[in-house]
Amino acid sequence: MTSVNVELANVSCWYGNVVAVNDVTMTLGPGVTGLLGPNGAGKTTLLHMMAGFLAPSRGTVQVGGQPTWRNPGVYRDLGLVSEREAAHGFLTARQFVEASAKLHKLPDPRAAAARALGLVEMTDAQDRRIETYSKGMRQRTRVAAALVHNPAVLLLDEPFNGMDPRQRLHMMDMLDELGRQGRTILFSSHILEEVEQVSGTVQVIVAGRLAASGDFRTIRRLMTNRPHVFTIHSSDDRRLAVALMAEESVAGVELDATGLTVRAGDYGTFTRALPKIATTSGVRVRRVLPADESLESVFSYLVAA
Ligand SMILES: Nc1ncnc2c1ncn2[C@@H]1O[C@H](COP(=O)(O)OP(=O)(O)OP(=O)(O)O)[C@@H](O)[C@H]1O
Repeated sequence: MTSVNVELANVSCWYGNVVAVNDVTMTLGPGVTGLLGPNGAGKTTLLHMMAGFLAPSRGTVQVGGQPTWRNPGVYRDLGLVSEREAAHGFLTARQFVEASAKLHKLPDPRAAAARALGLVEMTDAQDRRIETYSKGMRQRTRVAAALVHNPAVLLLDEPFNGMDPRQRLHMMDMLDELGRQGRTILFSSHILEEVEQVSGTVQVIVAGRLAASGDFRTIRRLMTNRPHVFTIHSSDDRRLAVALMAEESVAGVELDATGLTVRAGDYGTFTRALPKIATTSGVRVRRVLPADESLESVFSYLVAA
């Protein structure tokens, strides 16, 4: 498959007073890229601009060197799986995907649908009605509809939403395989672990801005090498507090009725040091809870960095 890049140059998009995307520049190439960001970060807006549904307010969005806005020629290279489920339950997967093939005016809709359904491993179930499918099968059917014209670029908005772990794994393998075939695959997610398991490259978007990008390990490092707050329960909180004060990676210790709160300057160093300190001071640690682990707080740290 000929590879096709998606290129965004200084792209902004606003709705009235709301700035949804703010000066984003990125290039996506073949393979799987994860677009990670909290709800409302601007992921859907970005995907819709890439797919040509929405004009950028500023900047350019190009697929294969061509602008996507008002340029139907480019849509041959593009497939979009939107966030919300929309397929008539009374149709079979085959009918649904064939309808998509006809919309694309493909010369042989039947053959194209069969090929796309094969790609997502839905051949066996293709003649059953969609309403009888599991969430994962429905999602794969929608992916088949988006792939029916064999595009080099596939965009998926929160494709793992509502799936159970097994369905998720199946979908992840599938995206991986599609990426290996030379397609440029971009999927959005607000869950760090989803992105970790699938993608080679991660683009982190927060409040409309590109906050970080790189391979997953780089992003993980950025997220863990930041100050962390832990709540610790132990057999002797006071004694542990005293011992922790001497530890270099500890920035602050607070003792109250609910237990011990520790501010650590560095996640890795602290979590490695804690068991040793506890053992040396003869204290048994019962529980260590991250006090500030919401994804939003991690993201806001990344933006501030
Ligand atoms: N049609 C619209 N009119 C006004 N504001 C909008 C519109 N669509 C999106 N927004 C706002 O733009 C910002 C980005 O929204 P967007 O849907 O792109 O984010 P997202 O990262 O996809 O979030 P989610 O995962 O919740 O869909 C949000 O503040 C949202 O409220």
